Amino acid sequence: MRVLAVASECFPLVKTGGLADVVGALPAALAAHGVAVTTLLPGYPAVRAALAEACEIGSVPEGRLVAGRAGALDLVTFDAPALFDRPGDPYRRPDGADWPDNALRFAALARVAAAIATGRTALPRFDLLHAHDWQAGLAPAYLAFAPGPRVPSVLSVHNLAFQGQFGAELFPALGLPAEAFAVDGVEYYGGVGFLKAGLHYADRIITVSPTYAREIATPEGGMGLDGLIRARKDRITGIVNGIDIEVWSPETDAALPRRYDIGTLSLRAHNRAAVEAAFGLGPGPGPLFAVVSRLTWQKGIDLIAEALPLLLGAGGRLALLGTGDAALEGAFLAAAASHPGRVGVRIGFDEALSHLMFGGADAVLVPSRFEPCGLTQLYGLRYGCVPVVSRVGGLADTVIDANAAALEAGVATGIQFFPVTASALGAAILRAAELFADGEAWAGMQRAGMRADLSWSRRAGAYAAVFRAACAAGA
Ligand SMILES: Nc1ncnc2c1ncn2[C@@H]1O[C@H](COP(=O)(O)OP(=O)(O)O[C@H]2O[C@H](CO)[C@@H](O)[C@H](O)[C@H]2O)[C@@H](O)[C@H]1O
Repeated sequence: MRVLAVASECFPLVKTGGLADVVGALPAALAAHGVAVTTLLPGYPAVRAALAEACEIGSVPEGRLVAGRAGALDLVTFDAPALFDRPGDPYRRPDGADWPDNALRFAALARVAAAIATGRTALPRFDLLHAHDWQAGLAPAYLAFAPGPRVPSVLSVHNLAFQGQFGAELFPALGLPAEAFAVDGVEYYGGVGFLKAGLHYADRIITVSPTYAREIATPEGGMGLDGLIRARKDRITGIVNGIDIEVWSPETDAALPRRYDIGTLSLRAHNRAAVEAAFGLGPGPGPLFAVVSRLTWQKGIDLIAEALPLLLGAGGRLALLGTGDAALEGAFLAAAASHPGRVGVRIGFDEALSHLMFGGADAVLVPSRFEPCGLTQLYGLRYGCVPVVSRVGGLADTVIDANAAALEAGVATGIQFFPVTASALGAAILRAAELFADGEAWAGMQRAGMRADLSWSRRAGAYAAVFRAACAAGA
């Protein structure tokens, strides 16, 4: 089966979050299940620079479509300099504000995706289009109105909070027929909803964990889309994300001063010392907690600030790497200034430092208010960096809480808490500190986490099954 994936980011070429990791890792895993993926990306400068064996396959008014390869990835780039040749990250100007024409940029990407999928370029028609998140959300709508035999589509929802909602005045510029501006179409609360369009027109929908699939079908978790999600319930599948175990492996990770495996956990102490040096931390009796995250309300970062006195009181230390809300950045910089040697903060995005943190910190804090899947707890599991997580979404599905029965059976891999409040997080941090003090219990959790199967291989099989179901339904 030939699949055209379309997304706004893809590791290692361009990454602002977990979406990139998934888009970058899935193609190799799907190949083992008989699915050949070509990925369409915007022609950002970094993507164009990475493209090898480039060959033009078509053109549109906005620019050219160029096929090629980057490492193991089969790519098509949409070289439209006026839309994508810009400084800053994929969505924002260097000053942090969204580009004002994001709707037009990603509508163009989706339109081009439909053209490629339906065989209107030099590439043969694809069997299926796989759209990721709101930036690709209009692609299933364009396919629904494309001439010729229908190409089925699957929409992956990585985060329902980002919906791509724009005013009705955008609609004429989209080039969709007038009938598409309807409740049974792209219309959303009087405007145009990109993610809503994808949810409506896609043949199948994937969310990145089963618990998140259930949560978004409720008014509390549905962010205004729960009615549509309930209506399409039989078309939605929750598949927990995997991780790229070639990129994320403590045995081979070049970012670690000392590599280790499940039998040599004591070597992590060297990496812990490197984390302490990087964050200006002194030694301490309790666990070294790491945070690697966007600094936003979703991620519950404010709760960590509130629970900080308790964390420090338990002998813990904190190393935080992140970027996001200015108020949260400021709060943590202030905390680092007030607690030198106990709290270290790096504001920014640093892939190598994140690897070092998982390889050296004792625990990773993920107190998200909602979390479609979450990858940092998976990286923590893989590296023996015990995850302390809220019991929501994919965090609930991937971490086994250290309750008495799970500890006794040797299957506990981390600590879960609920409700998502600072006091419940504080209690979880205290439990972590107690378990840490009992070296054997802690090492047992580290080993159980490192034994977990986090690879994409089995999960890619579930994706392939959804793709086949979409093709069968579309036939
Ligand atoms: N400052 C920094 N420096 C270096 N690396 C940093 C960083 N801040 C974050 N990262 C990295 O970015 C990625 C974040 O992925 P997550 O899955 O945790 O969340 P995100 O909300 O971006 O993804 C959304 O999509 C993914 C993929 O489906 C879902 O898992 C998730 O629940 C959903 O919200 C991880 O690889 C992390 O290590």
